Amino acid sequence: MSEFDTVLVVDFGAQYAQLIARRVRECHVYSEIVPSSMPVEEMMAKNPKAIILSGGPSSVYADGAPPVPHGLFATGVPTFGICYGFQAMAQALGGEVARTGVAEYGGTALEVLREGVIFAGLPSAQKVWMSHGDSVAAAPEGFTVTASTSETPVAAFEHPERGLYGVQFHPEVLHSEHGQTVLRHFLEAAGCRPSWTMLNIVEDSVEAVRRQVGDGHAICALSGGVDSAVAAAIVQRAIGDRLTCVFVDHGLLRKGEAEQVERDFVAVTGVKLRVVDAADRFIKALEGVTDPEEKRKIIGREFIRVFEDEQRAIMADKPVEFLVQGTLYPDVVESGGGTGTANIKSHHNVGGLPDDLRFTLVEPLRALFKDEVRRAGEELGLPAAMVWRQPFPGPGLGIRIVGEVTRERLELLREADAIAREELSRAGLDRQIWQCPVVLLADVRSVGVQGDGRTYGHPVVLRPVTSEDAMTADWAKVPFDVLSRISTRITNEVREVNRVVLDVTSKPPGTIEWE
Ligand SMILES: Nc1ncnc2c1ncn2[C@@H]1O[C@H](COP(=O)(O)OP(=O)(O)OP(=O)(O)O)[C@@H](O)[C@H]1O
Ligand SMILES: O=c1[nH]c(=O)c2[nH+]cn([C@@H]3O[C@H](COP(=O)(O)O)[C@@H](O)[C@H]3O)c2[nH]1
Ligand SMILES: NC(=O)CC[C@H](N)C(=O)O
Ligand SMILES: [Mg+2]
Repeated sequence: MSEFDTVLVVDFGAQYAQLIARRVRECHVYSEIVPSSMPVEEMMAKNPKAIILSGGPSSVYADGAPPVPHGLFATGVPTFGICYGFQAMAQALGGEVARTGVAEYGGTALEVLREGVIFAGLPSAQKVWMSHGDSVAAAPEGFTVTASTSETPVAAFEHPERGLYGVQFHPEVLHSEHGQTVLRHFLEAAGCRPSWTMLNIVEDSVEAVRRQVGDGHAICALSGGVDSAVAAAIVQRAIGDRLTCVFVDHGLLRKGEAEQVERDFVAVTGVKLRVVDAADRFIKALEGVTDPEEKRKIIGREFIRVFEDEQRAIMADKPVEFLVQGTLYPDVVESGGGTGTANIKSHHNVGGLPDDLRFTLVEPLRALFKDEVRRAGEELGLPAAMVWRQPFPGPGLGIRIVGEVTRERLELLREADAIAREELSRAGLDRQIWQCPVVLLADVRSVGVQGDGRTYGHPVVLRPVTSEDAMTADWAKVPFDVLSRISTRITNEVREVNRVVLDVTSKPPGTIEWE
């Protein structure tokens, strides 16, 4: 059996369920998210050492509210409820949940009444982060109430003999002062060993890929980005030269990108790489399209069609069945792939996949965040330049032209983007900035004066952001002199662009890319 324990986070539609899983992994215990609709037998097949019930938007007593999976408490697996999960546990075990008319949102003072297991050694007054309108009015029989707030008499309870615990607040949020310790206390009480590291995930993924692919062959969709580089390295370890990487030049790439991937990636990894020039078919398919979701779906579909052609070219006699992608958790949630989570945008590799996909997907990084993938890349010995490369979206410049995508517009944007990247690198900002999309507002024109003459050109937007994991982001405070150099060069060197503007929006409310 595996040398590390697994904690399942049962997702009731929480926006930040992934944060819980991540905090558990920070305690060196492996964690992954499962939908609350998953049957308990399927959960047990993953052999969880502990279970965490997430928050969620519903009220437990409302029609259609997602219930605690049937039979969960009977398994005897230690379980921790958070917010909705806490309320759902209370209700399922005979306690009482009601709308008390008082809501708590944001920082709240918590009073610990009894340390018990969860608050052992922690101060009796602590700041926690709350977000609820319903409350547990009465704890189930046999449970001890361990904390309260001025508005919520039952803010935490536990039944250590049954291995059941819950809190109304959100320990996964950094604003909860002792949240990480609270989670760790639960994991310790559940007997989870703090033995998991990024190295385990690499080794475990290699093993899982070996099992999944058997003696089959796989194609890896390789972009030169860190996610697909790490995915390819894992699959290469698992199946060796039965892996062929395919890099698609869809005509939506940045300046010099295709050449760089071809040169650097093969040099470092020695994998078999095929480069496909598919610019014509992508640009043709995008003709006349302005809607961002439509663009994403078209690009997702064309990617798959190219891989299908490659599949036939690689092995005419026996089809390649597996497609490796560097999909990460944020790609999945934003595409609406969490339980009850909204579709923000269809990432080409998840929500943009065509319905008639004939490949079996191999996605070893699907549960992880970018910073975790970077650590895995370091464990695999990939060079720093590859591990720390800034992200670039698969749909490329296609979702950075607001309006129709044409060859001429792509050419303009490529030039502007190259200038921005060059100046940011020269200023030594590559590591501080998560990425800096440059967006061409192709359907907007503004008046300028250049060389004493009137111009009527297009603006480009600079969107430099800082982020930890792309789920949230802030606009980067790039020094004015750097911005000013970028602006001067773009307006001087790129014809048709007569204005450069700076995007000063965080995420939320804005997303990083404009489309
Ligand atoms: N030009 C491309 N050719 C082949 N596959 C691609 C291409 N662009 C993206 N992909 C596939 O889509 C996946 C998702 O793209 P994404 O940009 O999120 O990841 P990445 O490029 O590997 O890393 P990064 O986020 O650092 O850019 C990639 O991991 C890769 O499998
Ligand atoms: O491979 C990708 N396929 C996509 O369809 C896609 N859309 C956004 N991104 C990248 O994801 C991160 C979050 O972007 P947003 O804030 O715009 O959603 C940022 O790093 C974006 O560059 C994508 N990557
Ligand atoms: N954040 C949550 O889990 C909220 C739970 C429930 N919807 C409430 O308002 O009390
Ligand atoms: Mg990329």
